[in-house]
Amino acid sequence: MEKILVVDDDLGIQKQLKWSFSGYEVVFADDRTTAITQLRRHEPKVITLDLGLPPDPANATEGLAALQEILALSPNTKVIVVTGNNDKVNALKAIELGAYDFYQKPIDSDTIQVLVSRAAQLYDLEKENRHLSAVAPSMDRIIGNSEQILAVSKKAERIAQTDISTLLLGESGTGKEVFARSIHEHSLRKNKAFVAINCASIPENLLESELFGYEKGAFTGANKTTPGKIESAQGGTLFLDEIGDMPVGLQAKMLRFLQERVIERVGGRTEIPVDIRVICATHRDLTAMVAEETFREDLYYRIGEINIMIPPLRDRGNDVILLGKTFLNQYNEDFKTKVKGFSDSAAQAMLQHRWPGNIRELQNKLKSAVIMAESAYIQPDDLGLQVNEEQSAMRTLNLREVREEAESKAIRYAFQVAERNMSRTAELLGVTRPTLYSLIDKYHLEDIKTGS
Ligand SMILES: Nc1ncnc2c1ncn2[C@@H]1O[C@H](COP(=O)(O)OP(=O)(O)OP(=O)(O)O)[C@@H](O)[C@H]1O
Repeated sequence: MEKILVVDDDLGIQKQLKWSFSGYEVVFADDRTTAITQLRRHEPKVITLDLGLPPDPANATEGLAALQEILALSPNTKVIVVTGNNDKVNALKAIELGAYDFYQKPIDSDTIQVLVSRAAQLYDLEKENRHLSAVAPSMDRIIGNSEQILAVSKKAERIAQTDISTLLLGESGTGKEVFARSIHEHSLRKNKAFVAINCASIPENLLESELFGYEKGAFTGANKTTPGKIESAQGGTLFLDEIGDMPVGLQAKMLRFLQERVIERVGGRTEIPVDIRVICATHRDLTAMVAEETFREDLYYRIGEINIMIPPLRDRGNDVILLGKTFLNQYNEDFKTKVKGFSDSAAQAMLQHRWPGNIRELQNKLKSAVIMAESAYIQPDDLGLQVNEEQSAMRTLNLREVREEAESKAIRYAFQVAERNMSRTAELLGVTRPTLYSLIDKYHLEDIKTGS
């Protein structure tokens, strides 16, 4: 249950507020020192603070001092100050000091309930935003905090500063283009163009002129000289998506461009020097294609001086929930809907699903779920998914393994829901913090241990 701290020395008001906030766990403090102790112990989202506190209940000095101390310790807490009737001056002073809102006595239960629930919602929203922007702060487009995604982000970040030609591998929809853009944005070429071309979506006979450009009169319909995508990426980055679909005939011309860093337009005779970083991507198995001779071996080595394997979504643990929440917020805005989140069983189903279409599939399922959802929380049905209670048990050998797997999963899930707050994770799981820490050790949950 969410906690609220009521700081007031009037027992009558304490009772009234406890009754008003029946949906919350209400903790009390009757002076500044106790307020700070309670704040440290319970970390409430919202505090109601009477400005008239002992030893000087007739003035607001002690209350304002308490407000400052609270905000210095916990700047994100929403503090609603409660002032005497007509004490607007101190109410405004409190707002200036950072209070979320003020409320004048006598207290009306309905109004203060609305104030508190709005403050709690705002707290949650702000927390989510902070969390999202804290995740992978360097490769900021890439949402995810699983060990797997952090490892590839780190690799991508390291190579971003170099001009090494990079091959991004991974299933469809895993975010290869997102990675390519991130690498560009973290490179010295970031102020120049990022030009993407999908080799699979352009008919073979057009791909050459699309890439290399053409001279006037090179073929019927070539009415004026037109530079290609390569030239338009001059100084910047060229992203060749689905490079595995490049026709063999064109591969030789690509190789020359990559080796000599010059191009010739179709129908042209002049060599045009180009200074470009090249990033390629494919979901195909290029080594197998090399063996079958449908992809040139020399080109394979030229485009992949370094290979980065983007992991499929099913191997990214709780990232699916994190990504899901991000897209949910975005779709709520796009479709003017008010879906609040995922039911426990929907989250469970998302963690179990194999996601063959990866993040693109997640986006599609969520889009329709947001539109179709009948309750505030998305259910497995809305996503077209089912929870398989036996799934984890079936995959394991014995009871001990089942228990360990279930416990590790529950810990990771609670950690995600608790937004990486250990006290809250322990609270959600109904164990003490020391027990939680020993479980984390026992199951080697290194990512949680390091807070990533
Ligand atoms: N880590 C991520 N964080 C946020 N959004 C992501 C992430 N990865 C992918 N996306 C989003 O998922 C969708 C698919 O990503 P993208 O097009 O980069 O995949 P891809 O691997 O290049 O797919 P394909 O191989 O089919 O071209 C895009 O809308 C992208 O914005």
